[in-house]
Amino acid sequence: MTGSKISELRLDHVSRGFGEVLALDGLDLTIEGGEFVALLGPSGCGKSTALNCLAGLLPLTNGSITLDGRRIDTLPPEQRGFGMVFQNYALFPHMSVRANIGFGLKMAKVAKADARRRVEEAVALVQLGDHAAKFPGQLSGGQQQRVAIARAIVMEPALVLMDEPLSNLDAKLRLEMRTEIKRIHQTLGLTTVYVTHDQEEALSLADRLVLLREGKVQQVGPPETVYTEPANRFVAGFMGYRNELELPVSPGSGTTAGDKTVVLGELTGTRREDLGETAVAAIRPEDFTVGDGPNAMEVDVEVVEFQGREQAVQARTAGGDELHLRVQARLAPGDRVTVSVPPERVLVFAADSPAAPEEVA
Ligand SMILES: Nc1ncnc2c1ncn2[C@@H]1O[C@H](COP(=O)(O)OP(=O)(O)OP(=O)(O)O)[C@@H](O)[C@H]1O
Repeated sequence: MTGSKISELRLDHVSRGFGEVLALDGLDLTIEGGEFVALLGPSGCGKSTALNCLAGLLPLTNGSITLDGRRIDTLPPEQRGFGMVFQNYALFPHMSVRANIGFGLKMAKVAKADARRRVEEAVALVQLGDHAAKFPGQLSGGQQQRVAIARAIVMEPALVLMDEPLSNLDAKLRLEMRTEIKRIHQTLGLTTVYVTHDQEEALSLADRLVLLREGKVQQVGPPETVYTEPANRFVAGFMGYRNELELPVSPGSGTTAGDKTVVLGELTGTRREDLGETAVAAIRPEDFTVGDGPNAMEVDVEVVEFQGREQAVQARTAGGDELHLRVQARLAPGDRVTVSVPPERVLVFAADSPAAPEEVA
């Protein structure tokens, strides 16, 4: 079994409005055959809209989609030849695992012997050999999700679309299925577009990430680039720059915290002269160290969580800002300690630039 090979899927200025709301605003994206692309962003950013436009479940308001040079956005879903795996996998409860997986082949009138062989291959690929005769109600959530994946890939689709396929699973299963999805993608040489709001999932699975905010692309790039060089404050928040300190911009270089002048990191997406009187310094919890050093600040430890080799610490600066730290030093609530962070680990953004929603930052 292989995925049908495609060379290029192109989205040109794809837009979709709902009344006043522009859910997707001019998405330009070229996906190459064999790529795993993740659409990432907070609730309401337009991820599902983009996927539904690709699937043919939503007509475009503007723009076009072409597959290997052929325009497909005017085709109904069944003529696009895409496989779909959704959060609610909606298996047929009265059919066995085998029958669920083979249903699409039956509808497509694939010859019986061929269909049987393909179903068995798909069953083996998702490792459901021992459960193939069971009904969905007799399976765990993870096993049901495997059936949904097998049902999609047995059709040898040109493109597999996945919309938050793991969000109904518990944490351990989610990790297992994540590896499973990657393995299947690689084994079959599939082209996959995957929607998630979970940055870790996107970073670990995708060859390329597309960060969306309010229907607009914020950054497109390989996980490493987006992670190390977020294009703006919103992307930084999504990529683990959980701490934001609003600081006055000093006349010299850098910004000022309290009575200490700190030379703060790299300006991203903003020119220094556009910063105004205050700027936002964004810092990852793991980039702080306990002890004196560059950008030292005194903090009061409030909450400590044990996380194996490290501790996740919530602390407060003298100025009242909440800080999240991930440190190896053993701290306890009530401790007053000095923490520091190297300037090159700090990103500086204009204070009025849009931030990531708090629940993801
Ligand atoms: N059928 C619809 N009618 C009206 N507005 C809609 C409809 N579908 C989506 N929207 C709006 O379009 C925007 C994008 O929605 P979309 O479902 O694509 O977001 P999302 O990123 O997938 O969010 P979630 O992670 O919550 O599913 C939102 O503001 C949403 O309210």
